[in-house]
Amino acid sequence: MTTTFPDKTLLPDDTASLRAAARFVREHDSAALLPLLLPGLVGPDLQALAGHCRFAHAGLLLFPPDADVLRAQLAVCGLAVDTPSHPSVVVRERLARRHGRDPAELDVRILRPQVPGRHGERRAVEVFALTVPPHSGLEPIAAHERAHQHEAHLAFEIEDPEPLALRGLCAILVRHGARPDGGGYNPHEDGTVLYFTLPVDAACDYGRLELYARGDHRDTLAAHLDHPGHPGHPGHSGHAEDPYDRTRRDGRQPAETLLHLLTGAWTTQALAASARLGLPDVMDTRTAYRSEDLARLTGTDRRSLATLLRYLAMLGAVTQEPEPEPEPEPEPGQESHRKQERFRLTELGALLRADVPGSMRSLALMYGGPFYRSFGGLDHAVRTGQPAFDHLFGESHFDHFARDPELGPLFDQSMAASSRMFHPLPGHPVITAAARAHAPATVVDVAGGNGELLGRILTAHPRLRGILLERPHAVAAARRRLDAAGCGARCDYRPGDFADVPPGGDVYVLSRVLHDWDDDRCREILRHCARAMPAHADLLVVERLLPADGSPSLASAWDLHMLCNVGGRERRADHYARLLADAGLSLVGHSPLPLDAHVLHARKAAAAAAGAAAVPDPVTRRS
Ligand SMILES: C[S@@+](CC[C@H](N)C(=O)[O-])C[C@H]1O[C@@H](n2cnc3c(N)ncnc32)[C@H](O)[C@@H]1O
Repeated sequence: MTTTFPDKTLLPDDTASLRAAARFVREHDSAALLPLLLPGLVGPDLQALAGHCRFAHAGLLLFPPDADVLRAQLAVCGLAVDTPSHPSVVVRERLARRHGRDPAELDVRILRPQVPGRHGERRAVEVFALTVPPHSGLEPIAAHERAHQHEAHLAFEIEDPEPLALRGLCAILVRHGARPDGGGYNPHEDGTVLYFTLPVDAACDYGRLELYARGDHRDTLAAHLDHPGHPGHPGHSGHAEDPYDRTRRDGRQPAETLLHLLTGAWTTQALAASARLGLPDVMDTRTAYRSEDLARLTGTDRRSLATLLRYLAMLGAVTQEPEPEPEPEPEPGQESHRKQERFRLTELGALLRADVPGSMRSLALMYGGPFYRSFGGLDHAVRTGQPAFDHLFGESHFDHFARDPELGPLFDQSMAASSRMFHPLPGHPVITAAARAHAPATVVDVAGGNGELLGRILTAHPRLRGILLERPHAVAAARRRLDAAGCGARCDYRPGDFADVPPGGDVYVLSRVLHDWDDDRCREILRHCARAMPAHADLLVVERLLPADGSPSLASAWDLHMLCNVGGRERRADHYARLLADAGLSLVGHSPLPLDAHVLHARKAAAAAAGAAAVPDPVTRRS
């Protein structure tokens, strides 16, 4: 194809770059890409960036002689453009400045052909095209830009560009070695662009990163352009005096990062202690309270509570409001309010209240309580392969919680606190097919906990019936949950053990059960299910999957939690496939759920082999 291009010496390079950009966009995910761009990015900083920034496009600059050749180049790379190109002012001016040209000489167009990600994510390649007609005198610009790739960049769109969050994300990038490098507000798109130069040890060929935030964020933009690391800043020098380079050279950055990580236990305890003290319950997101009033309401020491509140402000659970204007000197014997700080609960902190939908208070009490204690024995778990919890408490956490009238219900509530992962499940094709079946179908939730998931499924599908199998002590809570949801009359309860999985159901569910056990016990549980399942039945397994490529995932954190506290483990999809196969079941596919969870769809091996899998998996079919 390249032989049809007029300038054969230059065009194949551009086409190769274009192809590489499209491949890059297709193959990379936000969470996996960020640590490549910012080596050393881990923990809460990685989570914050990955949680807010969506990998949106890879950008590059091309040099076609005219619009027809550009179209041909895009077509060769399989890129379709269905919107007309429009002029790019920012890149044109940058090129003019860099090469000492009059901007009017340069025709730079911008196009954004769509390139969906591996899982259909909305993405694009952003193509800037500087028209370089033969003998135009612009060839040296093209040669220089090809060699240096100044405009090649990766762009992340901020999903929810709230000003404070935007500044926080910029600060994280800078902390991890990215250097502010220009930006602008585009009134035509009503969007703010912030550019950063990536650190030299970034593990990718792109040297720049773009943050794109919808809306007008000129305050943040001003701070960004005025940042001492910015090339245009008076304090900036491109070599030894650059503050970020100095930080990197003397090793302060890894030490600061490590310090931050080492204090992780303080974070857990600050949040758990505030929940135990009922602090979020006496606050709200609209009112700023004086620490003295909060101390009175929680029965705590004012000075100490203020210390805790300031730390919680660092974590984003509360905000610290400006101190009020100085008041007149107090009368003798009266305490001054001059130094009284005021604190307001944030939306994040409000999740620690007991009375809010989706409350995570119980999770805070579990992770800051018994599980916190057993994490102190992590080295024992790693040394012996046995759970630290059992070593410390003398019994498994299931047995320990079952005997404790407070911890048992607290554990059930804490499981429900991350039930956001269940949100898409009532719409899973297996469930909707069962709901549409001619005869009313039955969903069997094996070890269904407090009935949260079954309640959601039955509420969404009034024709479905349910059976919940649980250990006897947990059944009462499940009954209350399903009664409260108004679907108790369509549900039966089986107090019992995994060996008691009831036969004759249409859909079987094993949610967050297999990760509690070692492989042998998993095979046993799956065999109980397989034995009970009629030939046509489907099995849905909800678990976090360890990524096959080692990319960061909450599954890695919970893998450690399982090792330390439960004696189970998180697994990769292929590991589950093998366990299922050992029990005579076949993994049909899996699809993602919120909070890094997945739902795996399995059938009896014979049924799957006979092609009886009438219900497709929504994302990944394995066969
Ligand atoms: C991690 S919880 C998951 C609960 C629920 N499926 C969910 O996703 O929220 C594991 C459940 O397994 C139950 N379980 C533990 N041992 C069991 C056994 N031998 N037979 C039946 N259920 C058991 C526990 O009571 C607990 O509710």
